[in-house]
Amino acid sequence: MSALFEPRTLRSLTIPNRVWMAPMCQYSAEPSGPETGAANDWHFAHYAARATGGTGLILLEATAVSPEGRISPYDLGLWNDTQTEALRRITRFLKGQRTVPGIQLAHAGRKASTERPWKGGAPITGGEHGWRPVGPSPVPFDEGHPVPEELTGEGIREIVGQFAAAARRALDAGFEVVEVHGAHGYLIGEFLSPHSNRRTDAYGGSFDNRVRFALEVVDAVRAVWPEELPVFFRISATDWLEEAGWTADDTVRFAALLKEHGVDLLDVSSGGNAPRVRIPVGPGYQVPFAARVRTETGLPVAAVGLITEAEQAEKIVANGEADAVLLGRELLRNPSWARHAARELGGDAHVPDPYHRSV
Ligand SMILES: Cc1cc2nc3c(=O)[nH]c(=O)nc-3n(C[C@H](O)[C@H](O)[C@H](O)COP(=O)(O)O)c2cc1C
Repeated sequence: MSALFEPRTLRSLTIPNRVWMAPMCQYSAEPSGPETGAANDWHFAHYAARATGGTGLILLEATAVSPEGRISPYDLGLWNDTQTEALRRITRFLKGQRTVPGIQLAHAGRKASTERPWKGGAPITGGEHGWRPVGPSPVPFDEGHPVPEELTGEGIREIVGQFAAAARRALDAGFEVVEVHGAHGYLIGEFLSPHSNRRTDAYGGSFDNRVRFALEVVDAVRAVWPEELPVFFRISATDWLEEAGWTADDTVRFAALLKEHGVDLLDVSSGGNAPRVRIPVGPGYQVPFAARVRTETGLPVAAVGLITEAEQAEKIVANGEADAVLLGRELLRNPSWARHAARELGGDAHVPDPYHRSV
């Protein structure tokens, strides 16, 4: 019996297996005009393929809560009715395959307004599609990046409201899981880390002050999200900095707070808040961070990062290191990874498997 293909229930939602798709930006929406930030045929085909591949839960890519919160002008957004309607088509299809539709809500903070990765990913500082990013402090991400505008208290409250509004729209569009993007050096992660948060008001300085914005977002999202459906939070477990960064100890302490605030699962990633840091990348290199949170806080976790093999994924779940695995690039390579793994492990991928046709 495969642990990877056991269903997992969070609140009242049952997810058919533990092979989940990590949020991955497609940078494929219109950058301007009436369809700005709206999912299109590309997004439909992309997510539909991973659903027919037997993936238990699909977390749609970082979806911006405001135009200024987009990483690139080509990101998905969820601040208007056109965007809400466009997503409905995807959630309907996913549910038809018994794949749970989830969405990651994000604000890119000081890392907003950049070129798409395959165009170099450089900051766009002006012109038709560029804008000035905001952040907790006027500290640029890296050389060549603009100095972000320091958010005022009013600006912070406005963004908290935008997260709540986007969560309401996500529910309306048919999503059953919402994930708050607190990782990778985007706005929420910028507030968490002393590396990027140099504020001296109630949102900076002490640990309690630096987590305040994240908890306000979580509270606002939880308040509009139904009791019976789960809320996830994605964290960078560490900045991978020697000093003055967010650490794995901070993550464990914060996870306990997130649990009290109604978060149902921590999605444990790492890095992204400081450029050019050395990260010991290798198979499953972030799994120990997830396992530690699960052991020390009892909060369910998902592990992510170079999980590519069926046996490897099976062990992570069977050993209790994580409640589920999130696959990123491997699902870009092979949309039917879950179906193939089910066959290998003797599990049920809950979708038809035409590959089994005899020839
Ligand atoms: C093309 C691409 C886009 C990504 N976009 C996002 C994103 O929108 N939100 C996020 O939290 N992580 C994003 N990530 C990180 C992935 O979710 C994942 O954590 C990372 O790729 C490591 O997992 P993997 O080794 O299975 O690919 C992205 C990664 C890739 C490759």
